[in-house]
Amino acid sequence: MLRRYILNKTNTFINYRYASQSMLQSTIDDKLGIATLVMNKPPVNSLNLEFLEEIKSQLTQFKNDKIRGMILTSDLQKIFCAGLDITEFSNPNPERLSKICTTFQDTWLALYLTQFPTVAVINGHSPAGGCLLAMSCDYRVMVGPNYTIGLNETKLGIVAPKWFQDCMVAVIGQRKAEVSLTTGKMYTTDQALQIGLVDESVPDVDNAINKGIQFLNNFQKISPWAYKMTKDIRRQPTVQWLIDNKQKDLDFVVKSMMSPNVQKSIGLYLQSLKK
Ligand SMILES: CCCCCCCCCCCC/C=C/CC(=O)SCCNC(=O)CCNC(=O)[C@H](O)C(C)(C)COP(=O)(O)OP(=O)(O)OC[C@H]1O[C@@H](n2cnc3c(N)ncnc32)[C@H](O)[C@@H]1OP(=O)(O)O
Repeated sequence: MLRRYILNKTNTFINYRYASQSMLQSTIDDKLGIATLVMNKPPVNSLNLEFLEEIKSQLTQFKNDKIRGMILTSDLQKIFCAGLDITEFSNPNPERLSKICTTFQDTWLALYLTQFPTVAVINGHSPAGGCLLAMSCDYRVMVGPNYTIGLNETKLGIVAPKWFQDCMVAVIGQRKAEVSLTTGKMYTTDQALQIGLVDESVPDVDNAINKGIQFLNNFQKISPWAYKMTKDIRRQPTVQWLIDNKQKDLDFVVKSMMSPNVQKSIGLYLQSLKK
């Protein structure tokens, strides 16, 4: 639905390529060199192992396609992405849990370090891992006023890994990130704009896509090499810790997820969602 809208609305996607895996749709406008990656995993685009693998593989494909920019958005009503699939946290199989963790680490690295500029068009709620996806893009346009975004992990009784936290610090700064993270605060669109968690707020998705394309057009006269080098220098401190500590990070997540206290919190949180 959203893909069709993008094609009609911009009227620029004359020569486009379209690929659809079940949970992800991608469109490339060959003229503009802009790809659109649309998440479509009802009901809430929760990130399980298979979905993460699809996202990672599509990002690799875009690298080979040598696109000039990418818009990440959702085809679901009211939800950008609900974060990691919480059902995977409940009584997890340690092997699968490790695989999810590693795949999530790799997907994040791929998204955070893309060689092309990226825009998150946040057209719905975006808690936790959904917020991380958005923060990993170069620019965020959020539809308002009724949606929320933030890293709410403490509300689930879990801890956002260091790289989630560092990513937030890079976007909104140390002090605001510390308060946001410890309180697990979810921000409305207007509040998110006020603290700099998103760059623009617009009333509808049509405007959001247009703003995203406008942002990407800024790079028409920027050397891709200069862009990528600059981004790498800026983002290197955030990624280096994860590159150096992947196993330690994995061990921490698996160990804490398996603890009875965390399992109790996850169980209660899941019950509250069902209600
Ligand atoms: C197992 C892997 C872990 C290891 C990975 C390692 C990676 C690094 C380490 C990570 C450590 C911990 C980090 C975690 C980050 C996360 O992302 S945790 C996920 C946090 N997400 C949330 O808290 C979102 C909770 N959901 C909501 O707030 C709301 O559902 C919503 C605002 C998104 C949507 O609201 P609404 O439109 O009213 O829909 P609902 O009726 O609430 O939901 C519909 C349906 O979806 C189910 N659901 C919602 N969210 C999730 C989710 N994240 N995962 C799985 N399922 C979800 C919800 O229960 C409903 O189900 P039913 O229809 O009742 O069956």
